[in-house]
Amino acid sequence: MFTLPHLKPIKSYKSIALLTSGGDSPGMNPAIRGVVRAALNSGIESVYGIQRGYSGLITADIHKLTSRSVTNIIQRGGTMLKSARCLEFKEPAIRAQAAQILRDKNIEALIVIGGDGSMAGAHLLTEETGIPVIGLPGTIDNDIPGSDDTIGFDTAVNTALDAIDKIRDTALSHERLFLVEVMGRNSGFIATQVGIACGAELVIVPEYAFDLHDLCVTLAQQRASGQGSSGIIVIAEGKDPGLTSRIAYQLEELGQDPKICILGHIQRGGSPSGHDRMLASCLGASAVHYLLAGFNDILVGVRQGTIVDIPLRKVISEKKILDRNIFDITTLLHK
Ligand SMILES: Nc1ncnc2c1ncn2[C@@H]1O[C@H](COP(=O)(O)OP(=O)(O)O)[C@@H](O)[C@H]1O
Ligand SMILES: O=P(O)(O)OC[C@H]1O[C@](O)(COP(=O)(O)O)[C@@H](O)[C@@H]1O
Ligand SMILES: [Mg+2]
Repeated sequence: MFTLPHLKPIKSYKSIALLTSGGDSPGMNPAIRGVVRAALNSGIESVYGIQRGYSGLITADIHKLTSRSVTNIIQRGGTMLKSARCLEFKEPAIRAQAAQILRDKNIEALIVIGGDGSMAGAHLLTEETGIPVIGLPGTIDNDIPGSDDTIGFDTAVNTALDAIDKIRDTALSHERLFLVEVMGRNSGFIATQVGIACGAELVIVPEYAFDLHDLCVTLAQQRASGQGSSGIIVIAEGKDPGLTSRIAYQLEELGQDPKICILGHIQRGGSPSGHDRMLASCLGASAVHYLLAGFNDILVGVRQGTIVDIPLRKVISEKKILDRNIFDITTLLHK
């Protein structure tokens, strides 16, 4: 359960729009539902859905949503508004064009559901054009500074765990070592949480450096001495696409026979967990409440169970730190 802030409505908006941007995440749909229903039930006359993130904004692919438009989506993965990565939005002239499209349609404010990149776009849009924006953290990566949680993280972790529990069965039967790659190009939050919760022997994340050779030698020695009849190594994909294969290759050189399993985009799909539906619904409704209370240029996130606002400037200028003590729990518990 979350604690919601008490916000007094001091502004009135006739018309707002929302979009989902960046990598989709399970829970974006309930967040859309939360925004649309809260807005229409709080006196905002029109809510527009923008298709394909910032791409649909700059091509004016914008359509009116009603309360019925968001029926039966709370349990669905993906995003009914579709998502995209739109590189043109990094250009100031394109953002000015986007703002003009919103003005032409009399849309007075924008709610952006996405990850850290999407928040950078949202911040620049309001800073340069004055269009009020509110951001919601929608990413499986959980890498938004200032918010303990993001919409989709819990579901992605549980999807990976479900797969790894199955891998563990066959790993035990054959006394094999598995290298399981999870998502997270720049961050190891998924890998760490998944690694701890599946009882992994080792977790590898982009945040903490390691020596590939030493690591493989230790692993091979442990297995040669009969430690562990099965093994699960959880590896965050990181920036280097070949990392998991390189670890496998080194282990093979040391006489091991590791199997690779890349979970990939499976983690981005599926029905959002109860936790993510609750988080998304509360954040969606709160985004509207913050907007009506006169806030702008903020991300609505969650800290210690309380819905909070974080300035977008802060969100985009900081990096969320993966706590070393949490990361070390894996090593501490596997023996
Ligand atoms: N620095 C930036 N300036 C303006 N727009 C940006 C910036 N970074 C990202 N965006 C916009 O946000 C989109 C999503 O960002 P991305 O990093 O791919 O995903 P996420 O928001 O999930 O982290 C980009 O495709 C682009 O349209
Ligand atoms: O599907 P794509 O575009 O290859 O992106 C993969 C990346 O997207 C994510 O799933 C989510 O990242 P974002 O939320 O920043 O978009 C990362 O974990 C992964 O590295
Ligand atoms: Mg991101």
